[in-house]
Amino acid sequence: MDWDAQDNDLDLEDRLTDTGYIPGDGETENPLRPRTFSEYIGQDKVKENLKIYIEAAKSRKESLDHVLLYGPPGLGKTTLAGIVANELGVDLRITSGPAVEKPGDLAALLTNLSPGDVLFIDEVHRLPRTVEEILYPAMEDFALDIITGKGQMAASYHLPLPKFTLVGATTRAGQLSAPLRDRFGVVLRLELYNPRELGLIVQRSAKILNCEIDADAALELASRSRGTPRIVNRLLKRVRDFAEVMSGGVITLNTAQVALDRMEIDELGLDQSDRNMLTAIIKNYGGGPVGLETLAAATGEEAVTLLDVNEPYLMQIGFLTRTPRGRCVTPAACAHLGLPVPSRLRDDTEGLQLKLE
Ligand SMILES: Nc1ncnc2c1ncn2[C@@H]1O[C@H](COP(=O)(O)OP(=O)(O)OP(=O)(O)O)[C@@H](O)[C@H]1O
Repeated sequence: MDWDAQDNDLDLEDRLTDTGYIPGDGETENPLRPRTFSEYIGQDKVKENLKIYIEAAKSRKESLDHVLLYGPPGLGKTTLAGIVANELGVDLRITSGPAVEKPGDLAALLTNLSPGDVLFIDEVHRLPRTVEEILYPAMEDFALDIITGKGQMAASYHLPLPKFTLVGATTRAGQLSAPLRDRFGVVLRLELYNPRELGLIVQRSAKILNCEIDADAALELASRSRGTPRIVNRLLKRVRDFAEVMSGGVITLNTAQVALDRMEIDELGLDQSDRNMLTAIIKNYGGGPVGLETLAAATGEEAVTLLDVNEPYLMQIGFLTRTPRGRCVTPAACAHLGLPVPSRLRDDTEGLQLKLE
């Protein structure tokens, strides 16, 4: 099965609306969400480029070119779309690929936009093909070509649209069809955040939540958050609960460590599902390679979760590699889990060393 073509049933629909406001982290209004570039920490290259494109579009009094944001979930794509709209001084409308089921749904969204508005489509790679086809002329010529009726009764309408900016977000840039990808003038990749940036994010969030956090505790949370702002914010809220009970509301290093250990998040930010995945590859498949579906069955996780959530971080920290034949762990992953390096992996590493010599 082609997993890239597989429906991604993460909790996206729950978080999305097509009425214009950004919900986040399960809240109707998320106070932690930055509203301006200056509040948005990290992703410096992306920010600098976007600022220039926005400035140029504003000075030409034109709408901003369509923007595609891609990268793992929770890195701030929705947030960035909100900031773009805010900096342009226009409204933001939000929807998601799976929510736009029929061409008529898209037509309703597009005809309700005001000039210059930003339409954000999350999981844009999941738009149905029939919807994608009417999106092309909408993006290129700001018009909708709609055909009604069949045979002799068929009639086609050309409906002009206000100039708008489409901001598309995806965790799978490779799964976007080429004609759709080519219609985005700006393509930006979001990277996992480093602990310093996540430390700043968690300190900002703590301030908004009126909660005191020591600098070393902030860094502890940051380094256990898999490079992801959404995770650092979630951990902050949970650790705050422990702090209220354990240390008079102040998040100290000790409270943070105790809370994170209780949540079974280790010092590198791996949770039980990461450890299960790595352990299954080591113990059941000699360190790999093993296919994604097999691994999903062995661990009881959804394959899309392994693909979108677990893998990017495990690859980034050098615990997992992807080969055409499947996933392999690295000796560093075995060392972290305190497991012996499988002989197949040892042979491969020794072979590589001999070749290098
Ligand atoms: N650069 C940042 N600075 C501060 N906070 C951030 C930043 N990026 C994201 N956040 C916080 O992380 C949370 C998740 O961000 P957001 O919902 O924008 O992620 P996302 O990439 O759009 O996720 P998905 O692709 O799954 O929709 C937000 O609530 C926001 O508070």
